[in-house]
Amino acid sequence: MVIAVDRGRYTCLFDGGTATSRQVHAMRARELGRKSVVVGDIVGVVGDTSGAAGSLARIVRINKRDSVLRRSADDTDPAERVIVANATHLVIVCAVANPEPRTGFVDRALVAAYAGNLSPVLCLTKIDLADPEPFAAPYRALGVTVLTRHRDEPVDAIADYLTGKLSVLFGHSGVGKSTLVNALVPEQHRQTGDVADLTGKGRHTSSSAVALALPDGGFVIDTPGVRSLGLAHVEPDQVVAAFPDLNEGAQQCPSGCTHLADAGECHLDTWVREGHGNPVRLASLRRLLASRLGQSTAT
Ligand SMILES: Nc1nc2c(ncn2[C@@H]2O[C@H](COP(=O)(O)OP(=O)(O)OP(=O)(O)O)[C@@H](O)[C@H]2O)c(=O)[nH]1
Ligand SMILES: [Zn+2]
Repeated sequence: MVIAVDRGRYTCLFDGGTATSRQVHAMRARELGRKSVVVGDIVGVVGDTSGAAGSLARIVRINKRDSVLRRSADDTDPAERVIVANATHLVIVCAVANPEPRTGFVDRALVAAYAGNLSPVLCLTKIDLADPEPFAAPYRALGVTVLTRHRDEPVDAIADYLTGKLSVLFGHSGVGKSTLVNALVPEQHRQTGDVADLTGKGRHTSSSAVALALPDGGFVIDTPGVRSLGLAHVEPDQVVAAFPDLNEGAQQCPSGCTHLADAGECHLDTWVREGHGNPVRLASLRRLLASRLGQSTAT
């Protein structure tokens, strides 16, 4: 498994969790063409796989991916980039205050998770500053798992939940993501190859992800520098599908309905007016859909 990518060099974990576990440094073989290799990829490697200092193997094959977390640079840029492969969960990290949590951010991340076949989890941090429940409840009602975090309390519940999974942490700057990573992956467990440590100082500014092994199995993948998830590559239907509370209403729209406020015959207006859906959710859905069309970037 590729656990770190740094300027064309890949750190691959061999025989993870076994006595012969080691990190192998590799480059991409030319025959891979333009296919990108990302953290989480399961790859076939040839050449010097000893992992000895100075050794360099070659990645010759990328296994089929079970999930892909993708982003485009912004909502209207069709060029997409895979950030992480094969992650099972997307942990959307938000502070309950300082900075204020925003539904637009969470809704956008939910779309990216569903579109990429990851299970979303909402992790609300800084719960000493405010009650997480008002923000959490609507998401829990949608079936999203909600975890809460206070930096001065044991991280056990979150660690238990993440053990054995391959989770991507995603959140804005200042929400306490580093604090969480440090609690989940104590220094002595940290083996990240060439990629600089994540403790703050010395962390380089590249936006590449890095997978950190959890003490009891599984990985958390930190995404330093990845602050937004452009959705240009996500089809409108997939955006709507990420709003299960509205999706049923959208089935009754005329075919080709854009579901935007000015769409005229969008059934979602009726759906919400009749009490089947929440107007706040509809507004959020419309912001995302409009943003994809370059009409707004307010999320
Ligand atoms: N009140 C409170 N503050 C916290 C908590 N967790 C983290 N903080 C503070 O929030 C600030 C940001 O924490 P970081 O862990 O650096 O946040 P980050 O999301 O990694 O931010 P970047 O490093 O910019 O990506 C720091 O001053 C932390 O001390 C918490 O549970 N409660
Ligand atoms: Zn519609």
